[in-house]
Amino acid sequence: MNSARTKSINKPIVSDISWQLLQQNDQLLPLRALNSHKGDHGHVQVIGGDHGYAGAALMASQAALVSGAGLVSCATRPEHISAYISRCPEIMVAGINSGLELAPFIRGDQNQNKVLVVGPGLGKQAFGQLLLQTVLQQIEQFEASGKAQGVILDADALNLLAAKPRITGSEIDFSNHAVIITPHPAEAARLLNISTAEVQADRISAAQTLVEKFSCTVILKGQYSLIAGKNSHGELKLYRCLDGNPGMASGGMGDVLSGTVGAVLAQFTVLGLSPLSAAKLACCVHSKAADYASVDGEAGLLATDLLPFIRRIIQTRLVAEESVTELGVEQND
Ligand SMILES: NC(=O)C1=CN([C@@H]2O[C@H](COP(=O)(O)OP(=O)(O)OC[C@H]3O[C@@H](n4cnc5c(N)ncnc54)[C@H](O)[C@@H]3O)[C@@H](O)[C@H]2O)[C@@H](O)CC1
Ligand SMILES: Nc1ncnc2c1ncn2[C@@H]1O[C@H](COP(=O)(O)OP(=O)(O)O)[C@@H](O)[C@H]1O
Repeated sequence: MNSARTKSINKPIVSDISWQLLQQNDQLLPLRALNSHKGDHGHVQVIGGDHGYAGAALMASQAALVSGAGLVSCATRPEHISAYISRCPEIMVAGINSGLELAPFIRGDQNQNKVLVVGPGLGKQAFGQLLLQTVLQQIEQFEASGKAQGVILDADALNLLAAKPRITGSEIDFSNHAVIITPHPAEAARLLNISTAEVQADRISAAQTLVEKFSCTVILKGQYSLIAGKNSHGELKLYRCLDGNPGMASGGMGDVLSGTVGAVLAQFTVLGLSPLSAAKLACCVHSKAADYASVDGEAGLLATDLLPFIRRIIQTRLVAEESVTELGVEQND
């Protein structure tokens, strides 16, 4: 009797969630105050895009914009600036080649509610290493001055962290910050020093271990992405996102997710909502947008195809299936 009881207490409860459920529970982005201005909706700063991976940081920046961030800036290789601006002039692009050049970019105006999205296309070379090191040092400085920094760590930021856990020379401690990591199974495996097969064999335990190891919120990507993290009472919570489809197995999908997570975290922080809630909403919106974007077929779905759908479904206003049909998404024939 007792052991059965203990077992049931220890077994993690995973709650199934979906965009539709969040919408029904009024957990999408709230409508804006009529007198709101861009400073009320957060500033997302994307850091990445080494040679060969320019698109990753661009897609993350575009996703942050359509997900409602008040301002989006991007620090990337100087060679990418004109391409970024011609594709999306709303992004404030800074050309940087080193950690030294990055430092003033992320320091900037401390009064803005900033979230850093670090990793899309960052690469694993010296460029990426120095940029990540600068970001982590900034987090340490913020902590010393009693401030919390919002950060999304994705892609190569995670690979670098796995390879060099003491990249700043001291232990990484995210417990006083709002950090969300977004590993795919191979990145999770590197962070946990196990194989990708082991992660996939017990995704719940992998997500849980990542939460404990890095004191952060985790989105473990893949079919039925898992969202894991501590709620405001310090209790571990696990959610499984039921949205999404195999069309999402194409390059750049994770980069779009990281931008959406950054924008939602920035806006939720202003509202006093937790990183865990931000991760849930961003993950479901991203996957549901992919479902809408793939009604004509999964193969050939592009990461940027999600952008207009993310924008349409992220806010509280009820977007009933019929109104999406009116927008020409669903076809009856
Ligand atoms: N257009 C661009 O600029 C793009 C840049 N990208 C960047 O490329 C860099 C390298 O990222 P990658 O993710 O390609 O490299 P990784 O080496 O981290 O991961 C690729 C491998 O991970 C494994 N994997 C991924 N998802 C899996 C799943 N759900 N189940 C099991 N195994 C899985 C697969 O073996 C896959 O070949 C990152 O900085 C990323 O941001 C990519 O996002 C692709 C698009
Ligand atoms: N079969 C699938 N079903 C549902 N979602 C998927 C599937 N395959 C990939 N995804 C989603 O697509 C995204 C892929 O991210 P990632 O692997 O980081 O891609 P990239 O590195 O190319 O940007 C994640 O959000 C993941 O959950």
